[in-house]
Formats: sequence, structure tokens, C-alpha cells
Amino acid sequence: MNAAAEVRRHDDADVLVGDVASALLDRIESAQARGEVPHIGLTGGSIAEDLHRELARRAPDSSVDWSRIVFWWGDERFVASDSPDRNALQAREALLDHVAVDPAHVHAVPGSDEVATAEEAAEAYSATMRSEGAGFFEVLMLGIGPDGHCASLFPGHPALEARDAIAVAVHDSPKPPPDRVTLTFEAMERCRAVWFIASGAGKAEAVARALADEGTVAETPARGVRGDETVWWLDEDAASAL
Ligand SMILES: O=C(O)[C@H](O)[C@@H](O)[C@H](O)[C@H](O)COP(=O)(O)O
Repeated sequence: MNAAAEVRRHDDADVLVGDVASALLDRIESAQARGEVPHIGLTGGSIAEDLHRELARRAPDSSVDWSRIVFWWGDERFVASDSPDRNALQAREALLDHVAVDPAHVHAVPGSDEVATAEEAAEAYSATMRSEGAGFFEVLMLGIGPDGHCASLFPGHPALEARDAIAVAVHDSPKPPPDRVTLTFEAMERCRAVWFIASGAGKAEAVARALADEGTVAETPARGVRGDETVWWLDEDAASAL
């Protein structure tokens, strides 16, 4: 498992974030040069926030056409859409509010002020993905938790077993808040590239388990993710147990 995963090591978190930002901007530029409108999957968490800020900082010097990108999220916390807990709000404040996106191309998971349950939010998000034909993200970015979770796929949770679904509800998440919506493994498999981004010694053991020859997806959900291309972007601390 994960035999095809590529590992890219970086001296520290700043270099890591800078390299991911360059690679993402290059990838978007190439897709746009081919006449495509790439679909990009954003994630939540601390390293993602640093990346979003770095992308906003570099935006004026890049030739990316931000209005020709479709934005999605790999997972979302099921709270009110203006809650600071929302991955979408974090991405808006750090990146999307600072670049010329087309609001019609930004597809956040509905919040608890918009639909009644996380199940409804997952269904609505899946329906939007189907109607937008968003099967193939150019890049889906993911963080990893110290327990090996990615997006909102947590060890031992029923969402790991979801079949024939794009996005599903998650309850009792060990990382607060408890109610969430996540893409399924099946949806992630259709991405052209999945990029894990991890920084810090707290992630080292989970990263090593995700990339080990032996182990289970139930224990380390990140083992279950494979895009056509899977890249692990790590700083030395996160790579220290490999
Ligand atoms: O909603 C979330 O919290 C996430 O999408 C989650 O999967 C996150 O990416 C990892 O937990 C890493 O988060 P940190 O970078 O903050 O450790």
C-alpha cells in the first residue's frame, strides 16, 4: 500500500509552505494554460492556514487567473457558516478574500445555519459536486492528525467504510468540533493529485504509520488515500520517523 507515494522533505515549515505554494501555483498555471478550469480541494488545520497566507502573498506576482479555479474542501466542520471553526471561513480570511475568485466557483459545505443535519450538508455538497462534474480535482490538499486522520476520516469511524458516496457525515469526531462532513476515500481516489502536507514532530509517528509497509486503514486512515499521484510534503520534523 502507498507504494506509489512520493515523499518530499524540507528543512522546516517555512520552506515547506513556500515549496507547496510554488508547486500549487505552477500546477494551476499549467492547467489553465491547457484551457482547463482546475478544481482544487482545500483543507483545514494550521499548516493549511499558513499555506493559504503564503498563496495570498504570492498571488500578485503569479499569472494564475483566480477566477478560473473552482474551490472545494476535503472536509468541513458542521457549525454555523460564520463560525471561526469553519475551514471555509479560515480559507476565505487567509486567501480567498485577497484574490479575485469567482464567488460562483467557491463551493463550501453548507453550515448548520443552512441545513439541519450534517447528513443533509453531505448530501447537498455531493449533489453540487455531481452537478459541477467535479470528479477530478487537479489537487486535493490534506493535513494529517497525530492519530493518522485526514480530512475528517478518523480511526475506527464508520465513514472509513462509506461506499458509493462522495461526501458523508461524521459524528463524535475526536478532534473538535464533533460534527463534520468529509469526502470519502472513493471521492479522493478520483483526484489527479493528493498532496499531504505535514509539519512538526507531533506528526512524525502518524506519517511513518501512513507510509509503512504494514498497517491498517482503520488505525491510520491516511493509508487509505491514493490519488493518481500522492505526494507527502513534509518538514524534517514530520519526516523524522521515516
Ligand atoms: O478540519 C480539520 O481539522 C481538518 O481538515 C483536519 O484533517 C486537519 O487537516 C488535520 O487535523 C491537520 O490539522 P493541523 O494542521 O492543525 O494539525
